[in-house]
Amino acid sequence: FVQRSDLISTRFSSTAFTRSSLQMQANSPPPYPVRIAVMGGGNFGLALSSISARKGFPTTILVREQEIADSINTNHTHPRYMRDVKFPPTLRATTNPQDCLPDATYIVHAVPVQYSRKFLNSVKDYIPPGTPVLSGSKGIETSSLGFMADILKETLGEERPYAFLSGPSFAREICEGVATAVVIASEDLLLARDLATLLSDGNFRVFTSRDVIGVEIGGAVKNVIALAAGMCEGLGLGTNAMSGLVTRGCGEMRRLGLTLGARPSTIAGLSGVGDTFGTCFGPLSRNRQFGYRLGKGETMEEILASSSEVAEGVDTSIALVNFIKQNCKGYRLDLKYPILFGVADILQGKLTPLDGLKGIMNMPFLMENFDER
Ligand SMILES: NC(=O)C1=CN([C@@H]2O[C@H](COP(=O)(O)OP(=O)(O)OC[C@H]3O[C@@H](n4cnc5c(N)ncnc54)[C@H](O)[C@@H]3O)[C@@H](O)[C@H]2O)C=CC1
Ligand SMILES: O=C(CO)COP(=O)(O)O
Repeated sequence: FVQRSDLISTRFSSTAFTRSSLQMQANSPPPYPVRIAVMGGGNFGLALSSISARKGFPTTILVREQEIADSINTNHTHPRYMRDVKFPPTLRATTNPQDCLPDATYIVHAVPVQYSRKFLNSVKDYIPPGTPVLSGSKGIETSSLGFMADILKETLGEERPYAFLSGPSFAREICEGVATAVVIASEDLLLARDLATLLSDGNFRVFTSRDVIGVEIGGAVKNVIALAAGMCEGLGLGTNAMSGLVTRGCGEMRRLGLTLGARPSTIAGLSGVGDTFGTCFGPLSRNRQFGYRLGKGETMEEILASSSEVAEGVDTSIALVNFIKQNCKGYRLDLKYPILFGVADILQGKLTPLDGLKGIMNMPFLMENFDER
């Protein structure tokens, strides 16, 4: 049995290493045995497990109900999510963490952010030290104001290698094999590259990055902008309003990102502006749909009561405003982040979507470029 780390050091220490050899390696299967375990049996866990199962890696998804595990194992369908999608027959499902976590080469995490800490504490004893974890969840925990990187380190340990996948990647399109491009960020670039090699195929392209905070900020903020975009649509506003809103929303993402040390190219990239476009303009977004219903006049309670899927932006919006107040210095932060603060006020019932729009249109006049003095 060859260890992943041994192979990595041999592969990447070679002085004869060239771009074309990297290209060759990027398309070959990894030269060590791989087993993937996916935690989180929602839409995105299903999508990520489909990618690795269709590449031929033994993949097991950990779900919470036996009925769901049975349906995936026997019919290759999920009884509630994407019911018309047939998952690869090689994808296995289990409700028992002991069946899939201890011997996994890589573990993928796709549990919604607000449930992640409790879930991770319940399975941490099954996860050996050193097993890398790739997270696909996007948002900020309301109780701690932490991103997934913080939650993972606090529950599964600081020393473990972590990576973060983000970008415009609707679960349904991934399952249908429609072309998708994402980024995987990790402080350990070799891990990001290994995961990119592992998951990429003709329809799923993974770019790599070291900018974990940049990728996580994009994933959290874009869902809040999508709520605003949905409201804009629900209020019956036009293309001018939508384009202005999304552009200014990306400006707020950039301002926050730069304050926290993110790279501008990450904010402009797949996990930032790219995912914002996908979520604000794509018909599949739950966050956009949630905002649309608010814009049409439904209440939070009505929408939550009739939703079976998670719109991460709702909790993240409140967390984000508290996070900004805690981490950003300055006077009148609400004027620096009017869309992010406005959405949080609407979700908390302090403003209607129409009031929020009026508030933004009547703001004091500002320069467009906040990095210009
Ligand atoms: N669905 C998508 O297209 C994409 C989702 N994501 C992210 O992936 C993460 C997971 O989202 P989805 O799979 O879409 O969610 P989902 O709404 O499809 O499924 C919810 C999941 O949460 C689990 N869950 C509910 N209550 C729980 C609890 N108390 N404890 C533990 N688990 C619980 C359910 O079993 C299910 O696995 C989110 O952070 C989302 O932003 C990222 C990219 C695309
Ligand atoms: O993150 C996503 C696509 O990249 C999914 O967005 P929604 O959670 O709004 O559906």
